[in-house]
Amino acid sequence: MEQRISKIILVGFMGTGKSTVSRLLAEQLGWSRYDSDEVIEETEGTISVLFDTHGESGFRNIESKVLVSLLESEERSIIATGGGCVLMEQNREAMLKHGFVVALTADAGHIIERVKADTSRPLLQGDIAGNVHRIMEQRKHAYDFAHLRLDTTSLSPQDAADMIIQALQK
Ligand SMILES: Nc1ncnc2c1ncn2[C@@H]1O[C@H](COP(=O)(O)OP(=O)(O)O)[C@@H](O)[C@H]1O
Ligand SMILES: O=C(O)C1=C[C@@H](OP(=O)(O)O)[C@@H](O)[C@H](O)C1
Ligand SMILES: [Mg+2]
Repeated sequence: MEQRISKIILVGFMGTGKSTVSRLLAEQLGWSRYDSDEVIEETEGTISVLFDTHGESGFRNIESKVLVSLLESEERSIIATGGGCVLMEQNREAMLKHGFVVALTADAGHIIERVKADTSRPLLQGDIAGNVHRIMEQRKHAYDFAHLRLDTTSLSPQDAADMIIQALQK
């Protein structure tokens, strides 16, 4: 299967490991790697500032444009998305059209531990644990569209990358 696929797209809640695992996948496969958040911050400004100046809806419009441009490129690449890109149906459709979509999951406790020291996520600031639980509930079916789901709660990032590659080689 791996030969036919030109994009591997990682979706999942904040802290499930998309940015981290995408680097390992790209190294192992020798593919390019893009993180939509990084592209946004390189071209539009920090995510926190974008949320402050354009609101979440403005950020989502920017995010969708960046995601579609990454999906439509010719090269074989690993794309780490931001956790909320799945909220727009046009993004879900584009991801399914262009590649193999892997949803990373993890339990709330592990997510909280992984993200609590990182202040870069505007939606979590303040009551981090409360916000994680609230948004996870809102999005409990938002990642169901993916081709593959992988629970990273008890996996290292490398184990997760290895399991994704194994799944592609079946
Ligand atoms: N499987 C894992 N086990 C433990 N820590 C992880 C795992 N995956 C990622 N992390 C850590 O959790 C934090 C968030 O990871 P990141 O890749 O930024 O997640 P995402 O891009 O999904 O928000 C980072 O500090 C990262 O090192
Ligand atoms: O889930 C979300 O709405 C968001 C997830 C973040 O990316 P990560 O999932 O890589 O943390 C980033 O795009 C922004 O803070 C919004
Ligand atoms: Mg990320």
